[in-house]
Amino acid sequence: MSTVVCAHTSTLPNVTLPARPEAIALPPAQSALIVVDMQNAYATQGGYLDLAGFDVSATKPVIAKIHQAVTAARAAGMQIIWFQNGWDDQYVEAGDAGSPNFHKSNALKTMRKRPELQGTLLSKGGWDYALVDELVPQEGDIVLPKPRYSGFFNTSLDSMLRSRGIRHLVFTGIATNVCVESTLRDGFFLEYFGVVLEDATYQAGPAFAQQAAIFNIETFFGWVSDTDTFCETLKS
Ligand SMILES: C/C(=C/NC(N)=O)C(=O)O
Repeated sequence: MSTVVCAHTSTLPNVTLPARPEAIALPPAQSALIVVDMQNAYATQGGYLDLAGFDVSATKPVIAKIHQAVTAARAAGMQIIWFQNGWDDQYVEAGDAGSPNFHKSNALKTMRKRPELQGTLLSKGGWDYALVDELVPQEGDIVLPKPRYSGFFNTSLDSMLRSRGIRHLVFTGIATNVCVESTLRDGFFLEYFGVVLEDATYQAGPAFAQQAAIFNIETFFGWVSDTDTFCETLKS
């Protein structure tokens, strides 16, 4: 089995993560663990996705896997970055009818359908916007709000990464087929090496959405591994 060795890592200690379609170099000092949108909105019953009709009943094991990955990454000295998706409580940042986001965001659509929810979904400062109780950022972590699906759009992610010399991104979070895949794809175009920990992600929609996102990442945009392999690799 071949390994992808990146030109900029060839002089660094050799940390290689077993992955599909092949192993990939993962030097901890040049890598970040990205936790995408582990908010009540996406992972807790009564949150936005649940209210919009998506099944979030199987997210508890994903939360546990993310906790495990974060703990291992932190011990290895890897930068942890937490995203929170959402907008101001007046939804100015969400865009008005001139924005596709206004028309496609299921959170905004759900609130238009159910006016009693107005102001609650993905609104900064509210329960729905907050990270789940089990996942708590620590000192040294970076917490970034983001207003659209991609974590690179209208955020300081790229400059935060470049100023730290980070070129390798390990992705966890929800939803695999929306914000995880969008951010990993944008990273690909910006020359970042993206790996997703499959069992530390969950889809919005049917199981085939997860399978399709993983297929796209493995085949076209990056690499796929799992949490135990990631933790074992960092430990060794
Ligand atoms: C459907 C959806 C996904 N968000 C995400 N964090 O992947 C949304 O925000 O509406």
